[in-house]
Amino acid sequence: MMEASKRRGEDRDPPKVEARWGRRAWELLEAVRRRAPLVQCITNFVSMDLMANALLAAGASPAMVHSLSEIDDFTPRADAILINVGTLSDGWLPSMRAAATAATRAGCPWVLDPVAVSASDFRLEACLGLVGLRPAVIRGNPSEILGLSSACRIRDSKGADSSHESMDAVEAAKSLAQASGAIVAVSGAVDVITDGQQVVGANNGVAMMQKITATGCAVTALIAAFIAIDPPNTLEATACAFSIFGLAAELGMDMAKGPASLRMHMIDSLHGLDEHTVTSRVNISFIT
Ligand SMILES: Nc1ncnc2c1ncn2[C@@H]1O[C@H](COP(=O)(O)OP(=O)(O)O)[C@@H](O)[C@H]1O
Ligand SMILES: Cc1ncsc1CCOP(=O)(O)O
Ligand SMILES: [Mg+2]
Repeated sequence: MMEASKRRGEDRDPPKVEARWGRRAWELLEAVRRRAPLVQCITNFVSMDLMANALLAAGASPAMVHSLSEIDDFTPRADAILINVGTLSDGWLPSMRAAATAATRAGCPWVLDPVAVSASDFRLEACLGLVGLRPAVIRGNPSEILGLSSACRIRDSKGADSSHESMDAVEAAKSLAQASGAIVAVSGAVDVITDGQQVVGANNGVAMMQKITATGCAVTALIAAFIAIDPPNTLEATACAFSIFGLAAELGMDMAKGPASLRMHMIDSLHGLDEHTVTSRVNISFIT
């Protein structure tokens, strides 16, 4: 017969769960540093610098390759692809579609960042088309995930920034995950990651990250690097990437005077993360 404590759910041991996530995050970060996964980034002009530097600081190898003429040669050689529609144009959309198709064909995981998806019909249609090309992960802020999930425009959207909290988007994220087959990740004070059934929360980070442009873009690229290491465990790798990035920001915040210096200290801290800090401070837990 089941013990009384187990029936009440008292068999759960929260500290052990935390420790498991910290160790997993460290294993993945170490593997990124050792294997330096090549991450092809088709991203917006605003984010290129921070994204490439964040990937380098984590130990990955960034390549901002977006010409349609290079996709056939380059994309199959990458370990993961990042597609971000932040400065979408008619000229770049065919490259995004071709890279997503080539990645899926080569069994290479790719991640979609649907920046400001509800800003225009062009963007929404483009993102819906990309979702159909089987991303492994879709990462957006709450407004973006709400917009993409319902596939109808949110009129109060403020462009690339969110006007919602991540916890408001949990059900939308679950339904988008079920519809697309992707892991869906919503950034915020709690980063919410779901496969449509399980929901995990990553709790590291500081609010000032929202005052640095392209932190969302950068964490999406870091997710690409992490899932390249362990594609079968994409949900876990996504949560760990969020917490590693958030932890770097927490450490950076101890030295920062404002957003500009946080940006610098965050990159330094990401580069210098050690085993003790990661295993003791990564804060991830199951929400459901
Ligand atoms: N209130 C917050 N507290 C802590 N970290 C946050 C907060 N809001 C956002 N973040 C972090 O900032 C980064 C960017 O998230 P967000 O601002 O939601 O994305 P975007 O830049 O795409 O709008 C993520 O790593 C997220 O975890
Ligand atoms: C401001 C801006 N405009 C087009 S892309 C972009 C950067 C968005 O970065 P993030 O989504 O990480 O805030
Ligand atoms: Mg964004």
